[in-house]
Amino acid sequence: MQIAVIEFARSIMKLHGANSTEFDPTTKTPCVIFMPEGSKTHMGATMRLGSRRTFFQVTNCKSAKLYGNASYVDERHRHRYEVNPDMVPEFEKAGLSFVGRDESGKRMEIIELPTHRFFVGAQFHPEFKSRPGKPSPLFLGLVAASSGQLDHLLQPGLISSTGRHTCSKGGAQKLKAGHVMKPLNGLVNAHYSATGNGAIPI
Ligand SMILES: NC(=O)CC[C@H](N)C(=O)O
Repeated sequence: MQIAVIEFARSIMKLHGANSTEFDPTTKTPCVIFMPEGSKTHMGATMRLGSRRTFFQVTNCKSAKLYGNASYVDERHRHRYEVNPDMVPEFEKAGLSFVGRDESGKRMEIIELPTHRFFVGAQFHPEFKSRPGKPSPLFLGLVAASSGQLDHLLQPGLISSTGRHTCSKGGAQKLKAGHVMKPLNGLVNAHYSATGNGAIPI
């Protein structure tokens, strides 16, 4: 996400010197800056590490829909630098949407270009919780968009939201937000999902 923001600043906003202070500490246009997290309860010194909560700012965006219209998601982090919060209004004016933020609103978690088929970036690491047959919603969205199935995937009722229950042989089971209820063409095998999180798709 950090690199995508720099690229957007350079190419769309014509801020040609835009950079991260990680790469150029003297940049005049610091889009990404050092914002250490001094936590006494988490290991890793200045690093923002482990599970943190992302709150969706808008409901009508691809990533919120991919996460089953959840109001927040918990994903794993491993970073020190952040999108410069002072530049966010400028970015948003130019069309980049910061659809997910932390609880303070200062740390940007998910970006999207609403006009693009699938331009999505995340500060967290979706790969850490992605599993075979139970892919991270953002990766599933990328593959669905690449294979022309994103609209189909995002139609109401295909992705479960938090607390949704279904019946199976073992009785009612709670499905996690982002669980895909029905198989797509070659993208998600329902039986893999069943072994992935214990829920049997209907
Ligand atoms: N997780 C990431 O985005 C990569 C590391 C990042 N450059 C940082 O330390 O902020």
